[in-house]
Amino acid sequence: MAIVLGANQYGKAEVRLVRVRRDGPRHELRDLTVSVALAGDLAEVHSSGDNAHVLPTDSQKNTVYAFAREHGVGQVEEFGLLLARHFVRTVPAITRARVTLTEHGWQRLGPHSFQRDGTESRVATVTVDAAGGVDADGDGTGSSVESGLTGLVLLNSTDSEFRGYLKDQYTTLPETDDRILATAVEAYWRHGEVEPAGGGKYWAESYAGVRAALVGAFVDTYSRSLQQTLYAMGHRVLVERPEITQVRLALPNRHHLLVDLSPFGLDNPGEVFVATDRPYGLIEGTVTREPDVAGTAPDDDGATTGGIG
Ligand SMILES: O=c1[nH]c(=O)c2[nH]c(=O)[nH]c2[nH]1
Repeated sequence: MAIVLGANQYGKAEVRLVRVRRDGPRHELRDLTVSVALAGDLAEVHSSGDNAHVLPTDSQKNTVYAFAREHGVGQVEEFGLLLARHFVRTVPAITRARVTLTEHGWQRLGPHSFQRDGTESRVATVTVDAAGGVDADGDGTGSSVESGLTGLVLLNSTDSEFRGYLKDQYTTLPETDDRILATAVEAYWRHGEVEPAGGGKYWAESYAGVRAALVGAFVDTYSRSLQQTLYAMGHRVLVERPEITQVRLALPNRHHLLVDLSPFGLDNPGEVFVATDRPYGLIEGTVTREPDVAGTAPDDDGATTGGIG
């Protein structure tokens, strides 16, 4: 019985493309995951290993980025047609190209600030310790409420730099005075009281207020590092929300790397990025109120940096 190769295709899957249009101070952001699958006369590469008909998947990926710069992204259907037609027209062995595109939605927060759609969760951890009493009025020692949120994905398409850092013999990272800053905020904060006046209204208003402070500080801060942005976010919460005693933040640095398009004769003035998911920098810190020292006035607002925990 003869053994034959059946249906086959190949291509680069999940090319993470972020395209920023910077025509003026108001940036436009597009975020796509693009997969390419090519099929045609590909018997030889499978049977003998002859690669003559194979356009490398790496070239396919480069085409996605170069086309994003040259033609813009347009509607996903348009960008898909542009790419698929290109591969069928220019690669002799290829008779079918399938391009699958997923667009990730972002809401505008400001001229160059955005929030990713539909990834956010509100969380709470409540601890009641018998030593403090378990009844409504027993909110003494041992009981605590920690409110929080996860998956709040924020992005500034400018007003972020990273330079002046320590360099050793293993440092290759180029300094930048204009980069994308993006993170998925994980934040947890503690309340001064477990049984606040207002009940449900208190929890709802406090949550909305803390969230607004976190987002506002991210949007407003000209960032020299994600560490600086983290502190600004925690600091804003403690300044604006007197009911909160401490904020713990974990901010993954969702790196967006500028694609080098010079091999294709294209410039890239901060417009076409590859969004990488790992590895990533993880910046963590707690911002807390300094314990009051009897007889001394609090400083500007009582906020200071705390330990990681
Ligand atoms: O904001 C940043 N903080 C870092 O500590 C760091 N390290 C790095 O490689 N990139 C960045 N960005």
